[in-house]
Amino acid sequence: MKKLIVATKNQGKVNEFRDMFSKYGIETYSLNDLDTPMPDVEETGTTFEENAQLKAETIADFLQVPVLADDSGLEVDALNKRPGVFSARFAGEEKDDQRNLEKVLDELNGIENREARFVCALALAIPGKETIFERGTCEGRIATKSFGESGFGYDPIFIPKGYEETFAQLPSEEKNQMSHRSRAIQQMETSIQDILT
Ligand SMILES: O=c1[nH]c(=O)c2ncn([C@@H]3O[C@H](COP(=O)(O)OP(=O)(O)OP(=O)(O)O)[C@@H](O)[C@H]3O)c2[nH]1
Ligand SMILES: [Mg+2]
Repeated sequence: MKKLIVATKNQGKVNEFRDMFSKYGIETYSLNDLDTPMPDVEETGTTFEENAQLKAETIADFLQVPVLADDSGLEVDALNKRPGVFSARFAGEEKDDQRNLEKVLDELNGIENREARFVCALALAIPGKETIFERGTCEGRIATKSFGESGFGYDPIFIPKGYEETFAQLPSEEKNQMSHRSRAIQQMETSIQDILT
């Protein structure tokens, strides 16, 4: 089986990458699976693409193999697209999913416009070549409270367009058919297959 390293420590993302790439005959390895300590990457970018590039290129330079990275987050229209690139650390540096989603619910308290979207930027860094970028989005709205147990991050408060349940209430296969991440991966598939053959 072909192998691909994804430069992430987020196990929620890893589970989704693993499911989606297995359909393409690709085995996924994350930073959590590697024995050698990897360089720490500070997410200093102002866009999802910049942060994905930093993560992918740092690890690809270090390992000298192709590396994929994902920088993603939630944009809430009534909050001027916040939390955006700060989604993981919205309520503090400790990256607490529960506190992050409570902060979004608090800030939206009493606000009618609950439109939001998930964004996923993927960067594929290939040593000696230009990095390749793809982006996927998923439109939806923020629920009035938390519903459901599956998924990760803001899934319990995000209702995708055309649905009445949150991502955390839907089976993971259903989320993976329409999510920002799956859309970005579909766009990236040919580039990944090219470098892995
Ligand atoms: O409900 C969610 N469903 C998703 O599908 C999803 N995708 C991203 N997010 C949120 O956005 C942050 C990304 O930040 P992020 O890209 O910096 O990742 P991270 O710091 O968690 O891991 P790493 O990949 O950087 O190692 C994450 O922590 C999550 O809070 C999601 N929430
Ligand atoms: Mg991060």
